[in-house]
Amino acid sequence: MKRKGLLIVLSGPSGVGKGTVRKEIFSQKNTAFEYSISMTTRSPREGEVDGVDYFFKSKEDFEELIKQDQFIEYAEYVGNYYGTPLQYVKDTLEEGKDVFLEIEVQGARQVRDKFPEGLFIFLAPPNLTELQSRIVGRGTETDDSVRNRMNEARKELAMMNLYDYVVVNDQIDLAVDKINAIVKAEHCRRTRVEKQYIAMLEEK
Ligand SMILES: Nc1nc2c(ncn2[C@@H]2O[C@H](COP(=O)(O)OP(=O)(O)O)[C@@H](O)[C@H]2O)c(=O)[nH]1
Ligand SMILES: Nc1ncnc2c1ncn2[C@@H]1O[C@H](COP(=O)(O)OP(=O)(O)O)[C@@H](O)[C@H]1O
Repeated sequence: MKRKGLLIVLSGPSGVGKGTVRKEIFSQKNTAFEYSISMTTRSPREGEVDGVDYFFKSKEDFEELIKQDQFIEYAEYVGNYYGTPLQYVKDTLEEGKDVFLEIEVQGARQVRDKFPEGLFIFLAPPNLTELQSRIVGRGTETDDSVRNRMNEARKELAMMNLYDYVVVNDQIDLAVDKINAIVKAEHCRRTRVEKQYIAMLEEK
């Protein structure tokens, strides 16, 4: 039987660096993961390409896809929908390839319910002061929105123990190395468990 791929979910509070770390992982030549491109109703930013950064959808189209059960998870985030297409992820895992999702925490929770065998990694800030300066430094938020995101972040940080691993995003390249090492170790662990099980069956 062909081995299914591993579903890798990277999540964490807004501004912690999820997008930055994900882009760094996918800029590496030897990355063996398939990135699942999300759908969103937010408008494309300058330089973003439909089908590369996101599949950009109207609110009506997105709601139709929700009705048709075409998402593994979706969430409303700062006034827009974001969702992970189910079929692409299922097919790619069936082909034995690892799929990488970079999503916010409400979505990660829904994925955990549907794919409990996934690998869930929480990206954490070195501390709250640094998180705030990253959100402010990005220059995309108003003062109110920074306050909102910091309040949300406190609640989200309290949920990190629901994840398999926590990686502190202190330096980008170190965070990337840790994520790659975790995936490698997890593959080895799963292979070992399977081998032990097969050996046990053969002994009987
Ligand atoms: N639940 C969920 N969140 C997503 C998905 N795709 C992206 N996100 C998250 O949505 C948030 C907003 O993304 P974006 O609008 O690109 O802005 P960013 O804050 O610059 O990353 C980020 O936390 C992403 O991780 C998805 O398919 N599902
Ligand atoms: N390890 C890091 N050290 C310093 N700044 C970082 C680090 N990782 C990300 N950043 C910066 O923090 C800001 C938020 O990162 P971003 O990837 O947009 O976060 P998220 O996708 O989690 O909302 C960006 O300005 C980014 O350049």
